[in-house]
Amino acid sequence: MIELKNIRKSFGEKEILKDVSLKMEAGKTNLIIGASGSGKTVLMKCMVGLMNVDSGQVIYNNEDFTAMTDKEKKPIRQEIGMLFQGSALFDSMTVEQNVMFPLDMFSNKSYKERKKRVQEVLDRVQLKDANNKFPAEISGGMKKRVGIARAIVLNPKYLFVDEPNSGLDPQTSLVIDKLIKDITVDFNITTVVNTHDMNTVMESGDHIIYMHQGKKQWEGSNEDIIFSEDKLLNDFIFASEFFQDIKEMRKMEVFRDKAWRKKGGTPSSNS
Ligand SMILES: Nc1ncnc2c1ncn2[C@@H]1O[C@H](COP(=O)(O)OP(=O)(O)OP(=O)(O)O)[C@@H](O)[C@H]1O
Repeated sequence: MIELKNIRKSFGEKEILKDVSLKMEAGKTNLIIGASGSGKTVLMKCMVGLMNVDSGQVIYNNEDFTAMTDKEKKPIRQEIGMLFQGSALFDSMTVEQNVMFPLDMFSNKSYKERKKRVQEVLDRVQLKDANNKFPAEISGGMKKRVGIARAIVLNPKYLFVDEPNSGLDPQTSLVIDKLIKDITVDFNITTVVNTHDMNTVMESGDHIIYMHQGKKQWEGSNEDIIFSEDKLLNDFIFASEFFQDIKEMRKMEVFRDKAWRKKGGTPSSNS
């Protein structure tokens, strides 16, 4: 679990994070959403230690990360997997070499063991026949898979993903969202995703944090979001008529599912 307590961060006179407190649980896909400039990336960078907070605590499994020295932070850093925008693969390395890189850096495994582990994660992200290809030779969706494979190769407890769907078509975005969600559940990872994608919010958001001007404005699940009365959140998510319609449809689905459950039925099989 990751817990943030009263996080504040300013750049000069400008306060970017204003007393943010929240909890993110293992096995859940935790989404951070909000308008451009609301502080999502700064929040994520403070969580992984790429930026220092001015005050407050970032706590990993009851250990105060913010109070640690760089040396003390190292074991937690090794439990963190990250996937940044654009996948950030090394262009001069093959897919296999890219995925093996964290193992080369941080593990004492033999070459044979490292190769076996690389194959395991490439299989997990369903990337076939791509081991010897270079990033320039594969599609955007495949690059994301490589990035995910590399992020999980050290068996992380925590996974941070910044805008997983940037540059992907809607169909590939859904596949990548599902992959991130499945991996989160399968390996009981605490996953934090920064996203603008409303499909991701509706499909993958076990726990959604809505940031507004540096504050945590709202949090809840993708089911809660459709019943929320928070005006700022509603204006942000359901601004268009299209999303208003989706909200009403989702509400009806939830009511129908609840009615089925009451009767002892299985909602999905009756839809
Ligand atoms: N290193 C920095 N120095 C000064 N200001 C910064 C720095 N990093 C971020 N900011 C400012 O902090 C604010 C929040 O930025 P942040 O990148 O967290 O927004 P965001 O919600 O992630 O936006 P987007 O969705 O566009 O990525 C912005 O006003 C930005 O200019």
